[in-house]
Amino acid sequence: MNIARVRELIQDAALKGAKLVVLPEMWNCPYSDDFSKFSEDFIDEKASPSFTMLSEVALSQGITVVGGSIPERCGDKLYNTCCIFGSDGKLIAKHRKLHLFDVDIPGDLYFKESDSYMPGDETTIVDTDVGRIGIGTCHDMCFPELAMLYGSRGARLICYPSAFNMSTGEALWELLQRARAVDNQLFVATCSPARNSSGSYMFWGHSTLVGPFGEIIATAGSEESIVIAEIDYSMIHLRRQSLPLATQRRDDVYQFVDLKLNA
Ligand SMILES: NC(=O)CCC(=O)C(=O)O
Repeated sequence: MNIARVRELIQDAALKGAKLVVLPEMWNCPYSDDFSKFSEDFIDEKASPSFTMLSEVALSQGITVVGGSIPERCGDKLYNTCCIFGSDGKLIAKHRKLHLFDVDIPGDLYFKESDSYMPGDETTIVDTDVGRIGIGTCHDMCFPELAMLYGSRGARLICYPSAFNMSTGEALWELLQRARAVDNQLFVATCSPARNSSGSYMFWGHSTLVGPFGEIIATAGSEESIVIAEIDYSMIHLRRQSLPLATQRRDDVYQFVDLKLNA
């Protein structure tokens, strides 16, 4: 059901002119602790309806697809995995979520993604028809090191398929995107599932595109929608010229120790 609907939405976005489409985290299943029921083994095409649909629609529409994330089954392990397809329908890369979302806010939200998933152990940067893109999945956005690494390797856009919630969404969602964009003077695009009224994990929504000065270029509300926006990469050059953070950086004085904030 979701798969057919998502295919339609991607086709619709392409018809409206999109050259790159980004989907939300875990779009083919509920965000609960029963991910394995919806998992796909990408090696077996017949057992991978979500994976196959993404590849087909990227090819038929001639667009790049950052395919949100789906539960990937690999042997007896599960990963929260984002597949990126080129306009030829071929898989360019897959990003296994690095930082799993384990949260315990007493009386509010408890969720332990690490009960279901293994973390990935590779960063993901891809060259596409629409430029060099760094990939992170949702909670990966909380870690500035990852975004900084992508920026230093020439990414001009970071895409974070996500599924923030009502507890952290209001305080952190927009702030994190704008911070990652400003820190690295590049574009950040996020995509979230629309707000759901059932289920214990309620989505925040508000898919957004942020520019290299932290400006919100386009954003959705909490309801289902397609956000179409243009990315003008020349803005990166302009911002970096006006405010040359890269040359002002003082790597000679920063020294990191193994900081355990919660020790
Ligand atoms: N699915 C997630 O990774 C949610 C991340 C989140 O809400 C956060 O605050 O971080």
